[in-house]
Amino acid sequence: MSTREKMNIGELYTDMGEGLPQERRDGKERVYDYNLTRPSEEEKRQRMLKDIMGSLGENGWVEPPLRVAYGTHIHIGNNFYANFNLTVVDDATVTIGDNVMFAPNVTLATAGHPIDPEIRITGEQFSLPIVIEDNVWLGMGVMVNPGVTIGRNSVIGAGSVVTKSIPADVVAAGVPCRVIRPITAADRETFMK
Ligand SMILES: CC(=O)SCCNC(=O)CCNC(=O)[C@H](O)C(C)(C)COP(=O)(O)OP(=O)(O)OC[C@H]1O[C@@H](n2cnc3c(N)ncnc32)[C@H](O)[C@@H]1OP(=O)(O)O
Repeated sequence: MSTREKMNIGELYTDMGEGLPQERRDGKERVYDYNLTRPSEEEKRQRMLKDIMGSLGENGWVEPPLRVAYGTHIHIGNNFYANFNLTVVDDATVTIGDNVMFAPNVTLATAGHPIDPEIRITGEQFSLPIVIEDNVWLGMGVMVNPGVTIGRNSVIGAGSVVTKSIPADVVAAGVPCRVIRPITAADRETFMK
């Protein structure tokens, strides 16, 4: 099995072969340039973002600064907005749907290191994909662990550490993140009186 295959299924691997160091360096070079753009260079940033991400739909907007491990392993749908300081450790694939919104200081990390110290010091790591489904909003400072899926329409409260997958259509928050309540018609009525 190739390292690239192992990177998406939680098997141990080292990331020093198969062109991975160069891919990481290229990604970081692109992000370095992105983060040096002036606020007024909106169109330039749109073009640069398409080069940074593995794929990006229409109307993607990411406030600098942005940090990525590769960038190329991130796939984003239409109408994506991320506020300042988005960090994505995209060793495994990160898939973000349509109409997703991130507040400042969101971190998505697909990579982990073994708990056992003897295995950990060998430098081997594991990674699992992260999926953020359509219409999700992550509040400020949310951290998403490897292997997590956040279901369609759900809202994750500020400061949450999401260690397990969250279903669709709920508000969830806390450390560790737990479902607080479903999203209901009452949430619409609050603003549609
Ligand atoms: C692009 C951008 O997004 S920029 C804007 C950045 N803004 C943010 O990040 C704001 C994020 N908003 C939140 O975290 C909000 O608290 C929301 C959306 C989760 C609130 O949802 P609501 O359903 O209105 O929750 P409400 O305020 O009624 O609280 C319900 C319960 O959850 C708790 N709760 C709410 N938010 C959190 C949180 N982030 N962490 C832990 N507990 C929380 C409340 O304390 C309350 O508990 P209680 O019933 O024991 O009193």
